[in-house]
Formats: sequence, C-alpha cells, structure tokens
Amino acid sequence: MAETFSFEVLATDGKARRGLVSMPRGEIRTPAFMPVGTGGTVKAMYMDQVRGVGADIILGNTYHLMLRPGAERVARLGGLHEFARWPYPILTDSGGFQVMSLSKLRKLTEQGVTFRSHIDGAPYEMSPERSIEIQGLLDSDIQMQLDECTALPAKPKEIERAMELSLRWAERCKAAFGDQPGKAMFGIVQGGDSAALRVCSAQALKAMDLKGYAVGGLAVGEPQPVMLEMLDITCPELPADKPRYLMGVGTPDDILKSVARGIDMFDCVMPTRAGRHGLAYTRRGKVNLRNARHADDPRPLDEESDCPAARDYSRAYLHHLVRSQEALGAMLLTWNNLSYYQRLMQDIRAAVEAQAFDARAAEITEGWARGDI
Ligand SMILES: O=c1nc[nH]c2cc3[nH]c(NCCN4CCCCC4)nc3cc12
Repeated sequence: MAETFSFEVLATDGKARRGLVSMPRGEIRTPAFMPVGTGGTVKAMYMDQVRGVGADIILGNTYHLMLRPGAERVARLGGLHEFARWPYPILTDSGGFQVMSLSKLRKLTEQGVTFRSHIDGAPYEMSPERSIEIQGLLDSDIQMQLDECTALPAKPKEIERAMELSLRWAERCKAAFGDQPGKAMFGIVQGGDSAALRVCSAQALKAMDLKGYAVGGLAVGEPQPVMLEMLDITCPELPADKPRYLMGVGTPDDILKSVARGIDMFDCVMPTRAGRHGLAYTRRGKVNLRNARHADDPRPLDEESDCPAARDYSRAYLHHLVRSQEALGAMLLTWNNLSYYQRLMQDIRAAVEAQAFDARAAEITEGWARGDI
C-alpha cells in the first residue's frame, strides 16, 4: 500500500474520469460510491458484507460519533477502524452539515458552531480546529473541512457570507490538519446556486493546494438541473489531478449525470435507508417490496446478480419480511441495494476505461425504464 495519499487519473471519456486514490489503508477505485456508516456502522450490514459488495471506502459522521460514543473514547479504543472492524479507508464529514440539520439551539459565529445534542440536549461547540481534532481522534483517512452549507433557496448575500466564512474555515482546517502524508483534508466548494460564487469558492480553494475537493451545498432540495448546472460551472475550476467528491449524492441517475460532469466520489444514505424501508434498487428500476403485488411472486430481484440477497430470495419472501417488519428484510434489501450501487460504479469505471461511457449510461438508464420488473 501507498505511504502517502495520491490520486491518478487512469482514463477519461469526455469529462468523465476513471481514477485511483492510493492511501496507506488501501486503494479507492474511482468513480467510487461510499456507503454511509454514520455512527460507525453501515446500518443492517456486517463490514465483511460491505467489503464483499465492492466498497473501497465508507463514510463516518463526526457529529454523530462526537456525541456518541465520543471521539476521545473511540481514540482510547484504537480509532474508528479498530472500533468498527473496517481496516480500509474511511472519510469523515466534518459535522457542520449535521449540526445544522439535526441539532437544537445552534448558533454559528466566526469562531465555529455551538449547539445542543439532538440526543440528550448537552451543549457542544465545534470550531474548524475542533472538527479536525475530532476527525484525527477517529483516525479518519480523509477529513473534511468544517463549512457552512446554505439551504436553498437563499438570498445571494446569504450565500456569499456562508461561502466566504467556509473559505476562512478551510484555511483554519488546513492549518490545524498540518502535514499528514498518509491522510488528506478536502476543501468543500460552496456558493449555493450562484455561478459567480461557485467559481470564486473553487478558485480560492484551488489556491490552497489541497489534496482533494468536495462540492458541497448541493442535494439540499434543489432540482437536479440546478445541481448539474453547478457541476458544469464548478468542476472546470478544480484541479484535474485531484479527486472531486459530490457530497450527499445520490440516486443512480444523479451519479451517472455527475460522473459525466467530472465527479469522482459519491456518498448517499439512499441505498441503505431505502433498504430499511422496503425499497430495492435493481437493473430494471426500483421495486417497492411493501406492495401487495409481490405477495405470490416467486422470482428473485435479479437472477443474474452475484449478490445472494438479489439472486436467492423470492420477492414473495422479501415482501413477507418487509410486511412483518422482520430484521432480515432490512438486512437483505440493504445488501441488495449496496450491491446494486457498487455494481453500477464498476460498470461506470469499465465504461470510462473503454471510452464508452455515454453509450453505457444510456443502456443503464433504458434498463430502469423497462417497466414491470
Ligand atoms: O455542503 C456540505 N458540507 C458538508 N456536508 C454535506 C453533506 C451533504 N449531504 C447532502 N445531501 C444529502 C441528501 N440526502 C439524499 C437522500 C436522503 C437524505 C438526504 N448535501 C450535503 C452538503 C454538504
């Protein structure tokens, strides 16, 4: 394995890139999808299964882990990889987004954010320096800067204020992170739905010469065309030789369209959350196993899949488990969904290598529309 963090673009097809991130804990094949492991667990999955479906990296959340079980406790127990038995790379979000979406009584100042835990109401404060300290205590491999994500729609002045604050916080996070060759700290581009502010944010972060760049402030309720337009504007401003990570995205369709615009890394709760709600992603579209029409259907979700959850269980059985709220229902559908997402990423990587991305993306999209699945 690599001693230091590095990224290499192996092939391109238009703006789509096939790359490889190399780190001491392992390699990340890009475009990559990161299963979300919020509290140090990818819900309803064993970590062996997460690895088995092809994930190279998972995401953890600073906000959740600092509240419970506590960053210092995780450090005393050997760090998040040891704690959760996931020896491969982990990326941690910095907490700001979760503070603003989950916590109570939060207050944001130049210094950082103060808030009360959504679990027990205990008071906390998180500065850029403390967020990096917590991510270090977790022994996170890729650490995100603390930022302010503006909810859309928002006034241009408000978007500008948050974008400029996030740039100042990026500088402070870079200083706090220091020089850790085997790890990386990524900046986060903000700027809402303003082209000018997005360019300003991306150019300022590029000048900081960071190891990777996330596009934040999206997937916050804006229509897909707005998100894609912001990618058209932002990606060309980012260094071509550094990874680009679109935070919180997305559906399979979002991922195809974002890879086409130059994005390398993704994370989303969709496949895991949908699995717990009885929804299966398949090559032929989504299947809601709660629906009574599956009650007598002996077919598996996908007889051609190499995932046992997709290949070996009837829809009738999955429907029964979901309707009975059996734990195995969430387990099998989460397994199926993560397997589908990783298979999609492998498909995408191969298509870019073969210079056939657009054609393959069209075939995948047609598969979803094939109807009665
Ligand atoms: O600007 C961001 N900075 C730090 N972390 C973020 C995380 C994000 N997650 C999302 N969107 C999540 C959308 N997701 C879709 C499935 C249902 C739950 C919400 N946008 C984000 C922006 C940011």
